Amino acid sequence: MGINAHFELGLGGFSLDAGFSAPGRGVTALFGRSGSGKSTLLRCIAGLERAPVGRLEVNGEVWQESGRGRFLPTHRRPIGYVFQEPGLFPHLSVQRNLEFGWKRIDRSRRRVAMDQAVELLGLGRLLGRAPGGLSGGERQRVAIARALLSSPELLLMDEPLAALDLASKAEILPYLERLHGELAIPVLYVSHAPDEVARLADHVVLLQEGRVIHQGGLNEALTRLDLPLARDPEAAAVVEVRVAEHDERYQLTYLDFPGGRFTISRRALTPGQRLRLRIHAQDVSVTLNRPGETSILNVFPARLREMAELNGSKLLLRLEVGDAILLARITRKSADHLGLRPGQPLFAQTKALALLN
Ligand SMILES: Nc1ncnc2c1ncn2[C@@H]1O[C@H](COP(=O)(O)OP(=O)(O)OP(=O)(O)O)[C@@H](O)[C@H]1O
Repeated sequence: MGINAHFELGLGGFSLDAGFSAPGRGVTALFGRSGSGKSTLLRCIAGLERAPVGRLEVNGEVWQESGRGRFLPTHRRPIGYVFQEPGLFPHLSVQRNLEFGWKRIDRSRRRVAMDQAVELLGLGRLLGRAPGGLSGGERQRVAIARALLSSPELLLMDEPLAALDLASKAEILPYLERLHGELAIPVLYVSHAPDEVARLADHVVLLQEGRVIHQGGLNEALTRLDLPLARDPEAAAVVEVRVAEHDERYQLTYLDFPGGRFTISRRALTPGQRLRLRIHAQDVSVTLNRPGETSILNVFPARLREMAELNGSKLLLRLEVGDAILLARITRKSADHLGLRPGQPLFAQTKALALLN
């Protein structure tokens, strides 16, 4: 099961030759710079672009196979498509917009109920409104609910947050996370924003100039030193943690992961809850011995897996902390001073971390 895709297509001066496999559930990010071919690949998957050479299999069904002349037209592919612009019908209420695709789906094929979509995207109070009066974030939530109500076997999202301001993005991200947790529909999510990928993706397909340069789990894609994400100025690793307990005296919360326990300021989190932490490479430093007198609470035994030069003055370290991987950006001078070598045991200290959900 899952998604297996391969397309070869020329568009003017651009050529796409991209193949990938993605799991049949969760969010797979198609990530790359502007012009790397993400939207073109998504359009091929939707059947909006007919690649001369192409094969697409979704959960065991072949939607396209150029060698056999098989090409399921877009309207026969069970997909939901969410674009940057919501594209709602302006003369219809939110409720009518939602019903549009839903009514055309045979009752026996409906996988998402109207109430469920309304609840998941928090649309209860908006149903009677016209799209024109909604905020950008609200309109996009309606568009996502509408896509879900077409009962897709695959949800395609092409930079759904790109046209929104920061506040609307922040408002909509929790809804996207809920979809992820509560629906079994696989999502292909096009983005060039590393923070969205860190927050939402389970699996990442990296595109560069129309080619897939890497595919795999989220943290590997974020932390492999030979891949562009780790070399980005905003590079960060993601660590999955579980809320352990609160310390009422010092107003702290403890988060466990297989490499130890993070301490953060007290947050309204429930013990047992699972979440992601994002830790920027620039916020991690290393010491050879466990630091004695320090105000930094988050210090972990680590092992240096790999190091790579970033530029004349900076190095990037890939650190193994239990089962987790962290990145650290340090000066070449510090690395020489510490005599760092791959395989070496160290201590990693993190100055700052961000909760992602
Ligand atoms: N119909 C077309 N004719 C000619 N060139 C095209 C056509 N559509 C896309 N291209 C080119 O193909 C390349 C890939 O475009 P695509 O939109 O897939 O990239 P992208 O990674 O999604 O970029 P962005 O993040 O900016 O949307 C670009 O160089 C684009 O100019």
